[in-house]
Amino acid sequence: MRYQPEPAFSHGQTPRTAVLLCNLGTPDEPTAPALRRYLAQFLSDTRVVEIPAIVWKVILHGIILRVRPAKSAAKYASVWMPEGSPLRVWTERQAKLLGGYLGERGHAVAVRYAMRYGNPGIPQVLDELAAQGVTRLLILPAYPQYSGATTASTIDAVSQWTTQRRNIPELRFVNRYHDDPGFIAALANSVREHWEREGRPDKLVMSFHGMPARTLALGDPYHCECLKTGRLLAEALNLAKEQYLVTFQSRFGKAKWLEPYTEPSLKRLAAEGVARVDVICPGFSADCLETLEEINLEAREAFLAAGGKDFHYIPCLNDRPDGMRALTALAERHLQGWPTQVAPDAAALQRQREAALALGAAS
Ligand SMILES: C=CC1=C(C)c2cc3[nH]c(cc4nc(cc5[nH]c(cc1n2)c(C)c5CCC(=O)O)C(CCC(=O)O)=C4C)c(C)c3C=C
Ligand SMILES: [Fe+2]
Ligand SMILES: [Fe+2]
Repeated sequence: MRYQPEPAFSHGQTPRTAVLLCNLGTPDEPTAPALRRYLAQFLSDTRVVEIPAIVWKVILHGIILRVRPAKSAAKYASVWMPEGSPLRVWTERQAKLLGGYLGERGHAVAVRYAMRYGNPGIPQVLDELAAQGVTRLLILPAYPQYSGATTASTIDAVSQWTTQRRNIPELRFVNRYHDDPGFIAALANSVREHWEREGRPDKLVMSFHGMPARTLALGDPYHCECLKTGRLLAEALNLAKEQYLVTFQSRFGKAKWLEPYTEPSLKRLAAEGVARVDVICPGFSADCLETLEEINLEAREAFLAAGGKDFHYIPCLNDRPDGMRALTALAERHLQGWPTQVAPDAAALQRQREAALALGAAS
């Protein structure tokens, strides 16, 4: 049973400070109509697809939204949890735990989660927080590495919301935590625990979500931050260069994406006689379609079909206590200077004062 901390709000007051954990979003159901709604919103974001709008509109509505929803729905159905889409289940649980851990450390903050695409949407949750009287807001995108498609798009959504408001809360953003020591240590712990149970692989593959290759030349720091996470994780595990490999998955469309690609790399490793690979996805804070289906089902099958003998998937940090404590410390650092510390309990102070007076009277 996991430790379950509870938020400790001061004297039943609504906190004036909130942390909003923002993740990518996911369909409401594993069905073609729900996928069509979700993909239409996701793939209309000009941060995600950076090609001329008129051309893209034709391709998106003429081809992609006719074909992809049914195919993607079947994939989602294969990993759907009883409580819903894995990404939403984990993100919701992380927000709850983050509220508890911050409360335990004496911070009176409301913690909520929101999705960039789908539900609950960022504007909706921001409206609710503002209606509750929140005046200071820390936006924590659930992406360790910064990219234009993810982190910047989250910032866009929040900024867009502020244009509709007169009285804007104070805002802070966490742009990245790809090299945060607590984050790296939690990843390393999860690998070590796996190896203690299952023995070690011939190769540890660290698979990150891909991006179009041109975004690197355009100055997106994503590629460098993925490589740094990979290097730091390898250092924490004392791995030599030939013991691990950083790859990029989830290529979308015909253009060149960041290389090496995950699945072809796994096939090549199998062909070269690498018997066992362990795959971890340190670019995802929670398990989702891209890890559970694309890696743990599809990539596994590809590796084994190419002659590999043993494939292990090491889950994302999800609700691991070490990962949650790292996220808590990260939020705490970004909350500094805001008056979030719970005020001393007035009734308890009065009791102490009376006890002190009674002692004084007795002496
Ligand atoms: C972790 C960082 C992510 C980056 C960077 C990213 C870039 C990116 N993604 C697409 C297209 C798709 N991604 C899809 C799913 C998906 N992507 C991420 C994260 C990043 N994407 C997550 C966490 C997920 C899973 C969501 C879930 O519900 O579990 C999908 C949808 C699934 C499908 O139909 O296959 C698409 C499409 C692009 C084009 C892009 C960069 C330009
Ligand atoms: Fe994606
Ligand atoms: Fe995918």
